[in-house]
Amino acid sequence: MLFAPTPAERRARARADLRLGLPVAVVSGGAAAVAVSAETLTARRLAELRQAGTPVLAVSARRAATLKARAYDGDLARIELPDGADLMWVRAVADPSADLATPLKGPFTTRRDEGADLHRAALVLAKEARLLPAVLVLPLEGGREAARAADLTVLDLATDGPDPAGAAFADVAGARLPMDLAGQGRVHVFRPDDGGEEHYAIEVGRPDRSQPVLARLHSACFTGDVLGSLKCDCGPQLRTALARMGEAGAGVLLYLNQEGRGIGLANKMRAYALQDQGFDTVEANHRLGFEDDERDFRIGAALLRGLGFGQVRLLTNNPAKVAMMQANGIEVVDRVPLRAGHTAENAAYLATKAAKSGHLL
Ligand SMILES: Nc1nc2c(ncn2[C@@H]2O[C@H](COP(=O)(O)OP(=O)(O)OP(=O)(O)O)[C@@H](O)[C@H]2O)c(=O)[nH]1
Ligand SMILES: [Zn+2]
Repeated sequence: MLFAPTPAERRARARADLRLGLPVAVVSGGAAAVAVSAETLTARRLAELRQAGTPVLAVSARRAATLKARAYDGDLARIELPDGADLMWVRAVADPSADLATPLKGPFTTRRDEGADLHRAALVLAKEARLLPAVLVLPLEGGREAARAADLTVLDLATDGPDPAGAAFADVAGARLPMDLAGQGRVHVFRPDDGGEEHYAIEVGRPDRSQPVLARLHSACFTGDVLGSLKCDCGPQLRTALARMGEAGAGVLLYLNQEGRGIGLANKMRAYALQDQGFDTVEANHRLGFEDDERDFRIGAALLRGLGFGQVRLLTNNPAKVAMMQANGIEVVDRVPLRAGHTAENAAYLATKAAKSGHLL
């Protein structure tokens, strides 16, 4: 049909809908359900869901483990809403950062019958929208037609899943930039074709594409890069990388908008609230329902390729990054350690990353 959105465009719409608190319809064969993010749920939507049937709260297996709820569906659990469960109950189950203020109301009963595919798809979408991985799901009487009549975005699992090849990026704008630490450079803004985040590449000097280039894949850290947080080493790593490239006369720094290892700033602040309660960086992610690292490293490789780089000397302490670049077509001829900004405040954080995430100190 003329003007019909593509699958990637439908997913982008669905992410925006979830962030607004709008229900999204998810269909697969003859099965259909509406999904609403627990985080953006309003009392009105909850009342509508209850009026239309009996929703369940789908959470990731990570969150279920903290809640001591049995995850019969492997990577997720479908929690039944008890009678009288209100907005506060849903929020408290979804968001652990206020656990101390609102003690959890277990025990939880979880569904063990077949059929968690629609729930799983809705949780993936919530993560893509940088929302907490917790979604209210209600079977939709009337299926696709009812969803269209209510003007809901419809995602069909047969056609509208995440693109296995990842997004394609266009270099939409670039300009010269003189920099304090790196000298003359050029900033490029890359825009994906799937409505996701834009990412930036900073070319330092005039790197020779036929030689391995000094490269850094830096993941956005608002608190470290901008505010000078002492909780992590991101800010000093960013500045040290730029300075090294300036000294070398050439380099490429990718500034990837994958804040908080891909969970977004709001969720990272929830993780920080948990860290203030004594949980380490990995435990905090798990309690929120996320994996240790939710970043998509294919993006960095795609941008390097787009800029014409095939071989890099990668500034990193993370062996997983090296492996992901190699797996995605970028040859890492050398890993260049990037040790900067170790302080008393971040010593425990860095030790946890070394012990649990394989980072080299
Ligand atoms: N979720 C979460 N993200 C964090 C935390 N501290 C820093 N980050 C994010 O972690 C990302 C940087 O990842 P790091 O683990 O420091 O390092 P790396 O990129 O894996 O490896 P290097 O190349 O050695 O820097 C940035 O996106 C930060 O915003 C935290 O406690 N929780
Ligand atoms: Zn940081």
